Amino acid sequence: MHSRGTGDILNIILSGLSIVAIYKAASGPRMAAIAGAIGGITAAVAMVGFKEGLTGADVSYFDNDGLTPLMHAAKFGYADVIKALLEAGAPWNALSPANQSAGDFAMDAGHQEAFEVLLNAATQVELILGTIARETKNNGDCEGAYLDDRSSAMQQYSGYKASELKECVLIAHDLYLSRRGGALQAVREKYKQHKAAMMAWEKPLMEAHKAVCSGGGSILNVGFGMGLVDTAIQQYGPAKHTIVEAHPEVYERMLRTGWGEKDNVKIIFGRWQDVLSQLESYDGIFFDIYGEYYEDLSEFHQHLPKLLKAGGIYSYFNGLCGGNAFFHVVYCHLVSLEPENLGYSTQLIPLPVKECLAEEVWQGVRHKYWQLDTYYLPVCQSIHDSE
Ligand SMILES: C[S@@+](CC[C@H](N)C(=O)[O-])C[C@H]1O[C@@H](n2cnc3c(N)ncnc32)[C@H](O)[C@@H]1O
Repeated sequence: MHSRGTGDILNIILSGLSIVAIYKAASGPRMAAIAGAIGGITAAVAMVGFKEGLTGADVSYFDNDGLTPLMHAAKFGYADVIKALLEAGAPWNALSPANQSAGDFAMDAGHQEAFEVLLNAATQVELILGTIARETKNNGDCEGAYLDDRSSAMQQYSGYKASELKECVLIAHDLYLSRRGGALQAVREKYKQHKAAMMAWEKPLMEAHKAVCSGGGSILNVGFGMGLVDTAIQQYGPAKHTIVEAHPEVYERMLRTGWGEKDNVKIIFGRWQDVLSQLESYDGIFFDIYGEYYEDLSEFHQHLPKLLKAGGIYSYFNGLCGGNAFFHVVYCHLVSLEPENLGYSTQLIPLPVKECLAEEVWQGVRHKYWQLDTYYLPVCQSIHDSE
């Protein structure tokens, strides 16, 4: 099995100044908001206030330009002030009118320390929210209170654009329900919309995940969808190709289009969580069950040590929070923490997607879920294999 060594791309992306360079490559020319050096005076006043221990200030105050003290501090790279504001409860994920968070401002201006403080704070908050979500789910209330808790927790932290975050959660949750058999028409519509968009721009991305086949052997794909990644996997002629799919209509389409008759293909119909006992261990694994929700990934990652053979390669659809560059970085970081704790390193291979993302791609699609110019394809391997 070949590997790229421990100085992997994730480290390049998530530490050192290169985060700024890569982010810039990802986000392209930014809107005029950055030109707001004018905001410096407001920022300076806020900074002095904080440094002098001003009490009673509203840390989530939005000024006339729609910027918070945290955003101003991030723009100027005042890492200590950022820490103080965060400790005082300033929301890390508030958005400016141009949809930039404090982290975006820090990245744009190349303030590494400020960026890292924000990244760490955001990761902590999201880890806590993830734990709350899992606890609620484990307590059996996964259809009502879970969603309410999650979105109110998000609102508490974000204040702004909470409706968008809630929509993100709703879409994922509806799909979750549909997987569990409560197939609502609305859910199907959303899935259709997602499929339409996927055809237009995700195809080359999906196909690129065939990287999981590079070691040969037996391959597992969770989530057939349009069959893009499975078609690409078949081109490698794997010894064994197992596909787990939960949606009855998708399963029926698989059978109709001959997937059940391929010699090296084994289809397992059901939710991956319910069919774990039928799974073996594999040389390559790809996971994509509509990845807008990191708890799904997180849950799957717990099973990697059993499912992935020594020397195996694992990848997943890395689509979390693709509507905002800093949020995406936060989630790239968050998602890779769990495999890391289990002994896997993750490299993120940058793939340009700008060319595929013309405006017409989004026509008729309610939720423009990807706004970045680069997609980061994750390649996870055991740390022992990559040394
Ligand atoms: C976004 S699509 C996958 C797209 C696919 N990677 C491709 O190349 O076309 C997600 C698929 O995962 C399936 N799915 C959702 N939840 C699942 C679960 N818990 N277990 C197995 N499959 C699931 C959905 O029915 C859907 O077919």
